[in-house]
Amino acid sequence: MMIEVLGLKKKFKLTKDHKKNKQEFVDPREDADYFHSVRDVSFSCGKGEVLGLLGPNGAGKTTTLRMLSTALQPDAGNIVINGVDVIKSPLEARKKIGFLSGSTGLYGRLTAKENIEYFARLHGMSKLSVKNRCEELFDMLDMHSFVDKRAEHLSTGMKQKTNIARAVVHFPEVVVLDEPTTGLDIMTTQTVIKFIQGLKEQGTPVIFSTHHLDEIALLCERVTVINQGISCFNGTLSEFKQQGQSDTLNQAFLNLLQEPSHV
Ligand SMILES: Nc1ncnc2c1ncn2[C@@H]1O[C@H](COP(=O)(O)OP(=O)(O)OP(=O)(O)O)[C@@H](O)[C@H]1O
Repeated sequence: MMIEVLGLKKKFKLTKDHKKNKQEFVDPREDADYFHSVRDVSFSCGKGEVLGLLGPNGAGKTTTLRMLSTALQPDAGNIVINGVDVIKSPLEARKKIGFLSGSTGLYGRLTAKENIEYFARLHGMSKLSVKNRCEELFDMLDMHSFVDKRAEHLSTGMKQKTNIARAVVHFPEVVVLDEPTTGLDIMTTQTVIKFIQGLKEQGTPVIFSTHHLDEIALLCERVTVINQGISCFNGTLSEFKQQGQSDTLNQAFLNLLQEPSHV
């Protein structure tokens, strides 16, 4: 099991409004007509590996992950999951990916359980396998106390657990999580971290973005740093510390962003 990403690029056309309001400070990614959100991003993640995606706000992490999930079409580059070309065969690829994004909404009128079941059925799972899978996920994510509550009445943490369960209900071969712990309390964060650990133990490659380096230290064998749309670092945690010239992950990260050749 393996996901490989090579030379991804994505630009967005600037709106007339945006051009009119142009400030003096212009991002180096902006030209007359386009904002080059992702300029050159490459990484890979194999069986039993967790890859952490780091980068300042606006670096292009979400745009990158949305391309992996087939929600956005890249302008250039390749994404291959276990031999399947995601760009050429998005429908086939979609079955192989479990994707969590900040913007995935739940149906407020449905319960947590109904939301998850609905997506499982869309993936073509049988009633029995949905039932078994839900029980397993409710155990792993500690969800039993609220599965029968309507989504609109759930707390942020409960909604996030429901979204995670929904993202992985169909046993995806690769799991992609965009900031899975942002906004969560310490207990819920712990549950999510344990859940990612569980996926890793099963051999499922996991790619997740975060701003928390302690999560990277706990979970990741590999780290990718994206800065201004370019993956400027790819490597193991010890290479991260070495190249960032610090044993403290935060400092190593800041140092890596300063490296002139990478900006
Ligand atoms: N649809 C769009 N149209 C125009 N610009 C966009 C669009 N989507 C993203 N961008 C721009 O691309 C850049 C990268 O955004 P992205 O959301 O990928 O960053 P990020 O690394 O996930 O940041 P954060 O850590 O803040 O979540 C931002 O400057 C954003 O404004």
